[in-house]
Formats: sequence, C-alpha cells, structure tokens
Amino acid sequence: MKFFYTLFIHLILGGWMALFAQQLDMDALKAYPFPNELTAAATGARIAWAFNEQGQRNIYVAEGPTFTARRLTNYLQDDGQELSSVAISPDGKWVIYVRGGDHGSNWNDDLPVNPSFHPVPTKVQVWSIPFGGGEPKSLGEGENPVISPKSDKVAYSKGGQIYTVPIDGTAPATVLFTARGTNSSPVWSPDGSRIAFQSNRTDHQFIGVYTDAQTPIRWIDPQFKRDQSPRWSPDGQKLAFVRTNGSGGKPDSILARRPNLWSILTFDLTTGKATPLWTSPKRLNGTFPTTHGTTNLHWAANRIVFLSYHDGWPHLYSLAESGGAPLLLTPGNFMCEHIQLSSDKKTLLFTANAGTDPLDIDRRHVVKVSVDRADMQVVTPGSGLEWSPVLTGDGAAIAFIGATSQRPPMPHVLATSPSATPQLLAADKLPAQYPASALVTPKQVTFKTPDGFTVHAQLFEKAGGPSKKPAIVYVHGGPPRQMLLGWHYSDYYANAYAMNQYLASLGFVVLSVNYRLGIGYGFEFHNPKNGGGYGASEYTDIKTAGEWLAKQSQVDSKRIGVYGGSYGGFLTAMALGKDSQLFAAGVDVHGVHDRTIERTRNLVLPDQYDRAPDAQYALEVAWKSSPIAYMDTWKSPVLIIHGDDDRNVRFSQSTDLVRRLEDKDIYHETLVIVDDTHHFMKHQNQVNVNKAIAAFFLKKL
Ligand SMILES: CSCC[C@H](NC=O)C(=O)N[C@@H](CO)C(=O)O
Repeated sequence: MKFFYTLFIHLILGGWMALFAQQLDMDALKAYPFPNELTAAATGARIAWAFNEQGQRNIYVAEGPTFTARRLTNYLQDDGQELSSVAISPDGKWVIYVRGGDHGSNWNDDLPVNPSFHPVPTKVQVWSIPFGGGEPKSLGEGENPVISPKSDKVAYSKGGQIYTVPIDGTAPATVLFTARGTNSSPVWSPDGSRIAFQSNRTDHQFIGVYTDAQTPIRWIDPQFKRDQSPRWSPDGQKLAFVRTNGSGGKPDSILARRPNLWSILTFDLTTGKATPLWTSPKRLNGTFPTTHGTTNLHWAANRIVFLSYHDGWPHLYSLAESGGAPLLLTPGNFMCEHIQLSSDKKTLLFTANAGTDPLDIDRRHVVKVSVDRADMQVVTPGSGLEWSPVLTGDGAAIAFIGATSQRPPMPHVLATSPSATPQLLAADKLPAQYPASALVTPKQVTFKTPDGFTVHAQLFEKAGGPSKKPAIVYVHGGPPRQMLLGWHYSDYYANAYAMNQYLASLGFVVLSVNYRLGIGYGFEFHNPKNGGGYGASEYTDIKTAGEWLAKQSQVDSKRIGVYGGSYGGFLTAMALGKDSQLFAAGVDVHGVHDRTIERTRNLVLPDQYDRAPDAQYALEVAWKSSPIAYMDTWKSPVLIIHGDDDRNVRFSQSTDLVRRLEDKDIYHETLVIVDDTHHFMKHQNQVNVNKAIAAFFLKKL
C-alpha cells in the first residue's frame, strides 16, 4: 500500500514539478555563450571566434586536428565592450580584433559604449595577440583592421584616413598617406606591396591605390560615379570593382520604386584601361543587393564571383575574367549569406535556407559550390541550423556555428573527408544545467493575408495548460530579417528566440511573424509595394497574425498582446494605435514612431521646381505610416523601453511617443536604459529588459 501511496505522491509531485519545471528561469536561459566572428587562418588548421558569456566577451581559438578550444583573452566584466573584426594572420601566428563601440549601429559605431558608467569610457581600439597565447597589445584607436598577406602589418581606418602598424605592436601606428575625402576599407595586394582603398567624397567615390611614400596615389578610372569593393586579381596586375551612379539628378517621384543599377568593371594597372564586365538588368530586382555582404565581389581562380538579386533571389554568379554571360552557381528558391572564398580561391562556402526538407526555407544550412560550375552541395542537411562557414587553410575542415531548436549556437568543425560528422567545440562553455531540453520546438505556421501574401511564422507553445491561453505576436526588427525554426545567427535575435521560449514557458502562445520586407522568401516579399514609410503595407501581416491567433481554439482572443524591438517596436505601436480591439497590450522596445522625419528633408528645398513631384503626398503617406498618427484610437496599455545611447533609432522617437501617450492619458509604463545602445551591450541590461517584458504581459494579459 505504502508503495502505491509513494508512487502516487511522486507522480503528483513529478507531474506538478514537471509542470513547474517547464517554467524557465530568465537568468538561466540567458546563460548561453554566444559565438560569432568565426574566422580561419589562410594556412594550416587554426580558427578563432568571439564568445559572449553573459556579457564577458573573449577571443577563443582552436587548432586541428583536435580543435580543442582555448580562451586567449581575459575580459571578465559584463562591461558592454563588443569584439569585432576578428582575424588570424595568414601565417596563423597572430589574432587581431577590435574592442569597443557598437558596429551594428547606423551612426557613431566607433564611439565608446559605456553602459557601466565608467568615468573613463573604453576607447575603440585595434588589438593583436599571439595565437599561442600572451598579453593583448593595443595597435591604436581605429576600426576595420586588415592584416597584410605577409602577416607583418595591419592596416586600419580612423577619422577618415588609413593607418598601418606592425602586427606585434613594436612600433606606433602611422598614417599611411593623407588624401581628401573619407578614406577606408583598405585591401592589401596579394604580395602585400600595395593597398587599394575607397575614398568617399559624398556625391561620388573613387578607388585609389597606395604604393609607397614616394609614389603618387593611383586613382582607378575616376568618374562621376560611386566606386567600391576593389578586389585584386591573384597576380596583382588588375582590380575588379563595383560601380553605381553618383548622387544628384532631377528628383524623381519619392514613392515610385526605382532600381539602383550597378556594374562590375576590371582595371588593368599596366595599361590603365577599365573594362566593363557586367551590368545589372534594368528592372527592380536588378537593384544593388542589400542582403549580407551586398555584392560579395571576389576575384576567384580565373573567375569573378558576385551576388545578385536579379533572378528574384540573392544568388551567386561567376564571370570569366574577360566577361561574358554570368554563370548562376546557386539556382533555387533560397538566399545566400555569409559568403566565404576558400584560400585556394576555388570553392565558395555560404549559409542558405536551402535543402530538401520543406521546413528548410525557415532554417539555415552550410552550403558549398565551386567557383566555375553549379555543383552546389548542402554540407549540413537536417533539422538543425548552421551558418558562418569558413574552410581551414589546409582545406581539411569546415568550421561553422551550429544550433538546434533546443541547443544554443556553438562552434563546430566538419572534416572535409567523406562521411565525416560535425564535431561540437567548447562544449564545456554551455552550462551543464542549461535548460535546452525544456525548450519547445517551434512549429512552422503559414497564413494568407487579405492582399494575397503568404506569410511564414513560428509558433511557440508548451504542452498542457488551461483551455484558453493568452497569446503574443512577436515582431522582429530590421526589417530585412528572417526568424527561424530554432536559435538565430544574430545575437539580437538569439535573445528574441530565448524571450519567445520564456514567454511560452510562462503559458503564452507566441507567434513570431516573418512579415513582408523580410528576407528569405525572395525579392518581391523583401521589396513589397507601399512598405515602410511608403504606406506600411507590412502592417497587414501583423494584423493578420493577430487574427490568426484569435481563431485558434486554445487562444483567448481577448488576451492577445504584441511586442517587438526597433522595426518591431514600430509595428507594435502601429498595432496598438490602429487595432487596440485586437491587441490588448504591447511592449515597444526602441521603436520608430514618427516616419515623417525621414520625409521632411525632401520638403525644405526652396526651389519647388527641383522638388520631387510627389513630395507633399509622400509626406502625407509617411504620416499615415507613423504610429503617432493613431493616438486617437490607441486604447491598449503599452510598456516603452529604450536605451538612451541608441545609434540605430533615436531615443527621441520614444520621448516623443511618451509625451503623446501622456497627452492622451493612455496607460503606459516606461523603462529607460541609461547609456546603453540599440543592442543592449551590457548583458544584465538585456536580462532586465526581458524580465520587464514578461512581467508587463503577465500583468496585462
Ligand atoms: C527605420 S527603422 C530602423 C530599424 C532598425 N534598423 C536598423 O537599425 C532595426 O530594426 N534594427 C535591428 C533590430 O535591432 C535590426 O534587426 O537591424
């Protein structure tokens, strides 16, 4: 009898505990290390990456064949200091990186970030450290460092000029040359004897070549154009580059969609002759691509490789060095990101939402293709998510970052030998008690909008619970982003994935919506008519998502909330302003609320003869595309959160909204994060924001 009584107790307790256990703890959930900046040396089997461990950001390295992970730096404070531009010297002996700033910003990304209010903020500096270990050495204040092919020097930009410095820091950095304009993006020639660079002069941009202190700068076919992305031929005798139009011309319709056409040229440094190789088609999807790496121009082995959107998807192409028709290397309904050329210049590795599984369109996998034939192969098929591949210099392994719907992103290596299986690296960095198994597997949901768009979404819902549950629509930012059926490859959206899992563990039915303007579903979805400040047509997808939730049998249609950051904050505010009857509460994190600001500059022009023909109408459209235009119909409570060192969306966008909510006596709460940026660089600030979001929804829904 006693046995059955105990079993019964255990079952009850176990069941209850399991039920209770499913509720995640935000601090434990956010204890995942986030890897990024994965890179490989051009020779040997050495790799490096940055790990963000609850705000402690450090460089880690590993070397084949064992790839045992080793921490190289000792930054043990949650101080908000970003690590970026991580690279290994071609000889594998040095690792360089930039520490500080917020390089995901739209402005001032090189200014110190100081969310811990230190009296002396940390300057943004270039550092080097031996791969084998030792003390990091500051090479100077600056950013976008690149290492010479001879592994002896580093070039970087600061204040519009280019500097060089010995990689071992044994001498101070010196300005390489002084030229007009903002000079940046140095590219070393294959033998390390010259540097090509971009010289931005506002309405036009030149490419220049520096040789030495005695030789005049060589300007590469200077025109009334904007030239960028210089790429050296393997023999160092030619450059390939991308050309677009310069600024100016009679203002055309603001609301009309027009392509920013572009072309690829080569320049022979011996003959001084520029040769057009390819020009984008004169149609909307011939526009200059804005997805990851933009044109991704590479001078590969006997081929020039680039990315273009002109067949409706961000695809890779290669051209013969003498020109001709481009060869499509990656046919199919998917997009290519994180493109890397192998050090032997014969293979391209990239990330794509490609694969044979219908769910792969909402995942990412590592893919490889030759530069001269369309022999594409998905290297990491399956239900996981893999991205940012690099081939080791010896060609023996592919390193990448991988995750699942449960296990957070971690570095991996996959030997290039047949039937090899991925090896997880630094497994001990993921806390042993990490609640991965308690995370739900998001389900793919698709629905049609009244205007005919098919929208993908991810549904997070834990099993069990009451018959009628509150629900929440999550709206990502960007907007050119795609949320996935698992952990995300950006730290901002890895946090959003964790937040949606947390809300699901609290009993909310969470729907993350990939609305139009997003990537991953082709050009027309990414560039819809009347999107953004041209009419906010993407809001239709958010409203339809709320209506989809309201129709679900397990959802209480009176308790549907909405939340999002940045562009997601904009659409959250639109939802509460336009449809408070559908959305009962919302959280708006550093959102955009007044889109007329983007338009007014078109109106200040004194000469109405040279004003865009629809300038006034465009302003009216921008007003109707702004949440502040709907204060009269805004009824539902909102939590407003913003960091006041935001360099993506001005803090004033929220200050203005709070004043308007006060004027209209609309219930609102606020959370200001002092001196942190758009990306909440201080880990504890992000955790506090997450907890505030959950607390508000628990209170209001
Ligand atoms: C015109 S609104 C700006 C939205 C912002 N875009 C760039 O900064 C945004 O949504 N940013 C993030 C989210 O933090 C993003 O995903 O890029």
